[in-house]
Amino acid sequence: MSISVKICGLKDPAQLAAAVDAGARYIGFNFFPKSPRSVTVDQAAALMLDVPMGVAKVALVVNMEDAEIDKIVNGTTADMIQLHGAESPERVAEVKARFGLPVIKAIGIAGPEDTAQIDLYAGVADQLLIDAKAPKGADLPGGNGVPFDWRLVQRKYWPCPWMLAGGLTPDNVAEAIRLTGAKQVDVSSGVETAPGVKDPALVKTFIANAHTATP
Ligand SMILES: O=C(O)c1ccccc1N[C@@H]1O[C@H](COP(=O)(O)O)[C@@H](O)[C@H]1O
Repeated sequence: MSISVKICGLKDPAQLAAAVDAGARYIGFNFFPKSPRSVTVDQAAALMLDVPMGVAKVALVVNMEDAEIDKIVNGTTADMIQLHGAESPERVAEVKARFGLPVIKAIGIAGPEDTAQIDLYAGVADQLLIDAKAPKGADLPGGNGVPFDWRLVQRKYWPCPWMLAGGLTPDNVAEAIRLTGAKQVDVSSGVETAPGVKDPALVKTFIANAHTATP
């Protein structure tokens, strides 16, 4: 079975087409206003029209209140919600129940002490996104292009699907998959030429390298 790839933070139709044509399984739309990859509800709704069936449209939000999530869920055709802030397991369960969409919970890892967090969410989220913890002082809680020590999640089992993220690039994705056993990977800045500007060639190479990697 080939590795599933999520390309996150797409902002224009050409970037989106490049990701879809190259075989992305998930497309992430970023609703964190401070991010250089952020889109409005209307922009995301228009972009989502170009996403074919079988490719999941993921709405990325950070510590967002229900009223704002409601605007995204009702104003777009998002299939999944990615919680990328400090949402508690209880909040994950609440978002799932309230909006009726599967939830991906991002968990930041810097050292061995952080891996216990993964178990806390594994029973409540539909999927986990295991990412590098944001560096101290970073403006963004994700999308910083920083990897973590992949050995911390090497060959681990959790009772729900998970994606590996954080500093992945076309050059390191195969090694990350081989080392961790990840069946799904997620990338944002590693396929960009500048913050928020996806490069179709890098997107294509990233996906091709992930698809041919062996977990
Ligand atoms: O990409 C962003 O701007 C972002 C902002 C706020 C929360 C999460 C964000 N991105 C997520 O982080 C992963 C890893 O990013 P990177 O590959 O290290 O740049 C990305 O795929 C998004 O899911």
